[in-house]
Amino acid sequence: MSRLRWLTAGESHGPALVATLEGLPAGVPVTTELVADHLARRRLGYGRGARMKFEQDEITFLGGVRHGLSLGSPIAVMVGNTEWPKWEKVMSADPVDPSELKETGRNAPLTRPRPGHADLAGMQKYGFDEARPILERASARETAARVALGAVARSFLKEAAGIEIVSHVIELAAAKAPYGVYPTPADVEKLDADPVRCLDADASKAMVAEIDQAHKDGDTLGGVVEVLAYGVPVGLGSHVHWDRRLDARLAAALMGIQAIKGVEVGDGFDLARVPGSQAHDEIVRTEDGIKRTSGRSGGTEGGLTTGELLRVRAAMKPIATVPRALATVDVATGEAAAAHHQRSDVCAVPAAGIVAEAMVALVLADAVLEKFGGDSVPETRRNVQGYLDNLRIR
Ligand SMILES: Cc1cc2nc3c(=O)[nH]c(=O)nc-3n(C[C@H](O)[C@H](O)[C@H](O)COP(=O)(O)O)c2cc1C
Ligand SMILES: C=C(O[C@@H]1CC(C(=O)O)=C[C@@H](OP(=O)(O)O)[C@H]1O)C(=O)O
Repeated sequence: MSRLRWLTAGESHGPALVATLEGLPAGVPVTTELVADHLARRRLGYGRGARMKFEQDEITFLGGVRHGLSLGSPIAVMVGNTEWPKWEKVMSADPVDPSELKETGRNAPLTRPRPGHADLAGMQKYGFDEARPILERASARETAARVALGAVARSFLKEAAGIEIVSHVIELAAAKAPYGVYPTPADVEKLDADPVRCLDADASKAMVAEIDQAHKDGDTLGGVVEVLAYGVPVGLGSHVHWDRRLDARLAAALMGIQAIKGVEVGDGFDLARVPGSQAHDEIVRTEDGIKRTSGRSGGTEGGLTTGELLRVRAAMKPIATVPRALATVDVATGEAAAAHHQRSDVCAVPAAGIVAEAMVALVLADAVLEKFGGDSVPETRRNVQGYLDNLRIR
């Protein structure tokens, strides 16, 4: 069913992340600069840790792109890590002499697993005595690879179907943005310039204050991001089977982001709390054709897009590496201990929004290709246009 296939590989402190995207038509504008811009957006956000400042992403296309356009062949992109020389021995693929490892000062066994991270369950499942082999891949460093592919997917969406994706932070701990204010593509610059990617100035200040307080308290925070997709045509996904439903595909993609613990489509959980007369989007005829009077459904009904604004939300739990370290067990001694902590983000909700944009882009690109096909951008565009021009009911 999937027309687009994609995979990532690489560890947090490895030499690079790599990502491949297979099934993309030819003719999609793709440049190193485009990917670099989105990766830079992912590094932003008040509350991110020191690593975001000193580490750089180095982008190299290894295949699938020529002279700024996709070729239709698999795209392979590498996101190099400038910190690699410091980790060359600790993360070496080949065996390293134990004395050399000791000299690095970075290879002490991590035997005090952090509650909330993959450390303990991962060690138990994969048979490791310490957390390094688990946390290296569980780390959200991997999301850089997804954002790289998301940048390519959104370029395709814009060129082939005129779809544009925006995200913003709507809640951060107890601070909330006003309900029902939806940023448009014209607001992206302003959003990216805000420390927490929130459009409302008062809410943004309250969010920054929450992060300052958590930082002071040696604590960490989570929050909620909302992703909006403009220009999505009616009829992506389907009502006919659970795994064709677009809402289900979006939910799985968002839930697949590290630390995301809840997903809502449209007003989500709030819809369960009101009667039907206040939950649905009534259908009216306007000069521009059939429209909805509200957008509570988030632009999907019956697993299909309705042609209205697509709107999904993802709730991120607080960062697991809590500076005021949480209780754990030292698995080397069996004794009670404080969980390991060296450094961490206090809050990464703004960055999670950029990752959520990438995931939505990949799901939509797949759904567009599934519905409209095409081996080149002009062909997909023609198919989209032909379908829209020939809708029997509008
Ligand atoms: C952008 C981003 C940055 C993150 N930064 C950190 C971090 O600095 N420290 C940490 O412990 N967890 C961080 N996390 C969260 C962990 O990756 C996450 O807690 C871990 O994968 C376990 O979450 P899970 O139970 O959802 O898998 C971050 C997540 C994201 C999306
Ligand atoms: C490196 C990134 O995020 C990392 C995600 C992460 C985690 O546990 O998820 C932990 C931190 O890394 P470290 O433990 O090495 O300080 C973050 O910096 C990134 O987003 O590029």
